[in-house]
Amino acid sequence: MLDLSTLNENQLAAVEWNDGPLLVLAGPGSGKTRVLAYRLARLIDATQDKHFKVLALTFTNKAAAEMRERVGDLLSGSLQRTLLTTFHSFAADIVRQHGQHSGLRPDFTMLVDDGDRHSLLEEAIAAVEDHSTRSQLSSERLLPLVNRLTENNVKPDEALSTLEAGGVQETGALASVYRSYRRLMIERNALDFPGLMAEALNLLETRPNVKRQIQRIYPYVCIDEFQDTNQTQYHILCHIVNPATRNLFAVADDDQIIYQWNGASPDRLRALEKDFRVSTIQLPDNYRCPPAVVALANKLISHNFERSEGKLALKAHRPHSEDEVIRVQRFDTFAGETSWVAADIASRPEPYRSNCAVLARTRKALEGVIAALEAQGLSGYLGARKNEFESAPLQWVHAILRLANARSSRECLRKANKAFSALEGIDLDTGDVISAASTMNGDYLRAWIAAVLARDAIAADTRLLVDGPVRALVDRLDFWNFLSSAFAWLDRLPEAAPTQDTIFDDYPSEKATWIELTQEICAQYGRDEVTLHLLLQELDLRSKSALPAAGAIPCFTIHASKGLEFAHVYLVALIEDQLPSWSAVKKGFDSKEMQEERRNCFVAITRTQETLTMTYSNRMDGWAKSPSRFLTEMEVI
Ligand SMILES: Nc1ncnc2c1ncn2[C@@H]1O[C@H](COP(=O)(O)OP(=O)(O)OP(=O)(O)O)[C@@H](O)[C@H]1O
Repeated sequence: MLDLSTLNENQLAAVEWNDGPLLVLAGPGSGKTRVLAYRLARLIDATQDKHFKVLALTFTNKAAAEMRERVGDLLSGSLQRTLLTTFHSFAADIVRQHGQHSGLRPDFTMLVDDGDRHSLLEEAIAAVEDHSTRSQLSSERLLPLVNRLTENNVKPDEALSTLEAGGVQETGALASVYRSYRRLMIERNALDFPGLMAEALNLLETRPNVKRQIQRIYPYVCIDEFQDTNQTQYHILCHIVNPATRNLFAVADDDQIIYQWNGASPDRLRALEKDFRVSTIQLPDNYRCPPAVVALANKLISHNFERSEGKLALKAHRPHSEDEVIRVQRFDTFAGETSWVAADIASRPEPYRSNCAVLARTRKALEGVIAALEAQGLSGYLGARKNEFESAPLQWVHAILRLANARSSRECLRKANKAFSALEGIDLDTGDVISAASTMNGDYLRAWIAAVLARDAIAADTRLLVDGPVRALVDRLDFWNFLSSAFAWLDRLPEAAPTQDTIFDDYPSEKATWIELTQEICAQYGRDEVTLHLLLQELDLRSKSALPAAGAIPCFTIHASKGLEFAHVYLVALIEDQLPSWSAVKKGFDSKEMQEERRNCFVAITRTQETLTMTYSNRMDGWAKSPSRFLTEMEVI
């Protein structure tokens, strides 16, 4: 029996919600994530005699993994009846299963590397006929536009009219580049992240059976952080929720929309109200922050005018403390500011140090903090996304698996050869391997094995690996055996070649990340269900950042800190042009951008559980700077 006694009255009402659309609208630290976990567990507990599954979508793998753990802890066996996954994984499943209707094969790859996206876009630009127009276009300039069109659900054949309506110049050429780019992705059997969403939506729109099947399997749909959905994702939601029952349970905070540049918008909450006629439950009680921080947060956010009507102010639930909760410090230079922050952290005993985090609007400011922490003998951990493995050992493992999955991918073969050359010192010519593959049914991996084994100089240990586990990968897709043998070989490799320089430096940490990610994927799907396609696609959707080293101080951009909480928060570089950003300052006090910057500041300060330290300086990078307007709005200066 599920214990609901720790929930407050509003939380309980949300958890006990049965049928029909509901919006749980609440501020930070009010238990939204908690409510969602309880609601999933309760729904499953109350329908033990039923077989349907509940679908819960999140925006990050971390949030999905945490939610799985919480729901599993609340009700054992509940995960068998829940699909708790990210929006991107869910879309990838749809495309993998039904993409053949749009010309995509199930082994499609993800364009995770920005370099690959730029090359494809350059190809699309090269197809523009008029030379003088073509010379004005660059992938650097056009990629943001392509993203925006895709995220806003603009179909390739609607691009011209959309661009014309937006008053954009060179509309004909831009629309043709957009159409070519979307077509090239399908031809190459490769999708970028916005393209993945767009293709999933396209299948839901054009194949009624696909959406009916999803609606039948998942009669209840829940979504975390609804405010982050872009237009394309919102349309996906509209299709997967059964229109007869409208069982959509959305958890959101309009004051935490900080992905406007990614297509999120306050309009989405208004659309939800209009399209689903949702009931709303608010959770005003804040359990995370000290009352002094709650007071600052309420003051700050009251300056935004584009908020949900009737949104309740945060109500502090934690007791007042006699200790100093809020500190605000001014410095002459940014270097002085970061040195002080680092020294302050270094002077603290445990457990303070293990429970603090430094936040900033930009990664560059955090790099300054990390250097200052190192000068104090501490280390800092930069929480930021990493799309690809970077060490030769992991690049080789990844490239061989990708080649096993897509046997005629020139790009995977090229990457495998490059990494193998770094590891073994043997250069294989990509063109020669491709020519040899023509007598092997075009199987580049089979030809690669033959090319390696034909070399006399190859070490005996490597020969055994290539002739055994790599060959078994080609013949039987035995990738688990390949992985364990490849890692055992890589572990021995530095001993066999002690003179090798830096190529193994990052191997231990990248191997640990690989193991962590594959375990996470197996936990999500069950090891027996993870095919090679699925493993590779899920890896593409996840960040390859190293796990933090023990004792490293977490340094997060505000975007990366969303959903997290820390006992002691240091928010640095609170100056105009940083927070708010330069472009928001340029757009003016009543712009959408300025409101988003205010929400960034709101998200940052509401990560605090015990103390909040805010710092700013008179000069940064040699330029005179003014204190952030948000300090004035919070009435702390
Ligand atoms: N009823 C409650 N009683 C005690 N503590 C609670 C209660 N509800 C939530 N909390 C605590 O408040 C904190 C914030 O909860 P949670 O992370 O679910 O909030 P959230 O609304 O999702 O926050 P954010 O929007 O900032 O991600 C957690 O430490 C949680 O354990």
